[in-house]
Amino acid sequence: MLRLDSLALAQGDFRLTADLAVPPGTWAALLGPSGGGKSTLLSAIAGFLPPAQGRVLWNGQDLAPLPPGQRPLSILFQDGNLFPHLTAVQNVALGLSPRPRAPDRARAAEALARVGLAGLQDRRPAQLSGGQQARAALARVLLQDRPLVLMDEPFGALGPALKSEMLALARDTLTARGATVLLVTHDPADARAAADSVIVVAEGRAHPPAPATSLLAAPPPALRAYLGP
Ligand SMILES: Nc1ncnc2c1ncn2[C@@H]1O[C@H](COP(=O)(O)OP(=O)(O)OP(=O)(O)O)[C@@H](O)[C@H]1O
Repeated sequence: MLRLDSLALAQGDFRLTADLAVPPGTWAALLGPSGGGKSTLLSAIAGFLPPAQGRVLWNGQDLAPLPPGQRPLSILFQDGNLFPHLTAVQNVALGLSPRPRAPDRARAAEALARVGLAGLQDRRPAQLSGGQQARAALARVLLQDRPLVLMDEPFGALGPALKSEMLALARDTLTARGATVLLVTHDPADARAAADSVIVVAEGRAHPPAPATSLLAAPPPALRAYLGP
């Protein structure tokens, strides 16, 4: 289970506190105004931003001593997930090893097939559509098989139909393996479609997760101001 224990983050003049836990195997959407601190929170969990106070715990273990690469998590961003000079299969195989060998590449090819990219493994990102690139990045996350997945607007660059298709694919595949997922999104529809709970990040605080359906049906003031009428 992910637990943020009396966490306080500082980035320049910006301050954010969080004291919450995310139930294992569930999806929590991070919703809140631009500049509210959603990405900052993910950075701290991923290990790129050391906390000013408090702890990030995974299954009771303080992650502070672990550098980002050794944390039990995968990260998926909106873009920049793939190295442009490497083929799809090489990019995905990097999820297994910084120097992938033939067996790693074989597993990467299988992961690409699982996300519907069989036959495109030798293309570079520039030769793939945006949706295909998103699939390749998701294949790498699946292959890494880490128990915690952090997603920062992962499919934001895609059109609405493709976005919901990718979200459903991610939801099905990651939920099947019991991963806990934090999903930063600006779209309440994403939270409704994919998340069990919502963490409102606003006014300097990441609030404890609340059930997505009831929270979005009756948003608290901090979220209502952001969502609009
Ligand atoms: N490297 C940095 N140095 C100083 N301040 C920063 C830095 N990175 C972000 N900030 C500030 O921290 C605050 C939170 O930013 P953050 O990117 O976490 O918000 P966000 O909720 O993810 O926003 P968005 O929805 O627009 O992506 C902002 O006020 C931002 O200007």
